Amino acid sequence: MHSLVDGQWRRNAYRATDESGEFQRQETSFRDRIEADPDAQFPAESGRYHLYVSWACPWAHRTLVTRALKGLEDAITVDVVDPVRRVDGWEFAPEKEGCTPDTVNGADKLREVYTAADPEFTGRVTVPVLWDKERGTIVNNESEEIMRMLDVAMHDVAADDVDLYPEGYRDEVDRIIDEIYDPINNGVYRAGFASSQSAYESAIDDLFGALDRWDDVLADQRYLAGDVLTEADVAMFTTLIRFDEVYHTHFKCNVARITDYPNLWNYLKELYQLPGVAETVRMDHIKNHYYESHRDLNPGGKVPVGPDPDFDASHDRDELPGGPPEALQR
Ligand SMILES: N[C@@H](CCC(=O)N[C@@H](CS)C(=O)NCC(=O)O)C(=O)O
Repeated sequence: MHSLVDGQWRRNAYRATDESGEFQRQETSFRDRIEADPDAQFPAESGRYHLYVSWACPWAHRTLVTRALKGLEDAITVDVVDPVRRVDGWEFAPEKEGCTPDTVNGADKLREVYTAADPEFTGRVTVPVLWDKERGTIVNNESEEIMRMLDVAMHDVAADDVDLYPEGYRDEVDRIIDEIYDPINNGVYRAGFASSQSAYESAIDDLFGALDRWDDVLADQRYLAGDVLTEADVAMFTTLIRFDEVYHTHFKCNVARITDYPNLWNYLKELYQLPGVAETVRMDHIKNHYYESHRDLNPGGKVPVGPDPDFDASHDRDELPGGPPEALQR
């Protein structure tokens, strides 16, 4: 895999799998925080922060869904990279549909944003990136932490009163985000990038075991943490929405589709139909990214035409107690 080493771009700088063929995701590196306190190093302010994302990336997608649900579109600007990642890593391709230039730093490649923050940076150049326009640096590039900052620290600058980390549910939300990461969110990658049969099968067992369990839970519970919508649902959503179109085929997660699970499928449609969420789902970028970037898995780069699930079809979730926050009931 390609990455920066002491500020220099190195191709094939590291292996993504260990000796047993298990996929190992490397830690992210910028871990500062926006805080609600006006005296903080990174205080919550409208217009000050910027997100670099790919529509394709499930981790970046978490930050876009949170931004949409909370009505942070005017407070936080966004630039979008080319969905196809090549030997130079993420690049800007403003001429492509759905992409933008780098409107903040004028970079051609996302790695220039990393070296602008730290000229000696060593590590992966990943999306999402949360950039502070005032200090001219990266605040954080870990999606779970960015999602939490947008949700909690930026709450007072958000247009909609939507709390995705409500008091009384916080431990449960943290527990679930943690619990679904390994088998589900990262599980699809563990299956797709496994370089041995045993590593692949172990990822598949974990993945479908967890999906079976959550399908049962969602039979009589509206959302993952109970009757309220939380960050845990955002974390689950960005994996489920890619599942049938990409992971099922490209990562060989083909024991079942999400549309085969009655409760997960209806739950997914409900989340997709919440105000602002569908606009964050660019399936063209999602499919082009995976099928064209990972040429080791898909040498011809052909993008499958199907199965095109109907995320707008009606769902049955209103039969269960609870529901979205009032600000989203429109
Ligand atoms: N832990 C990070 C992971 C982000 C991540 O791995 N993003 C992928 C895209 S889906 C990426 O940018 N990969 C580029 C690379 O690894 O070189 C997060 O959740 O923010």
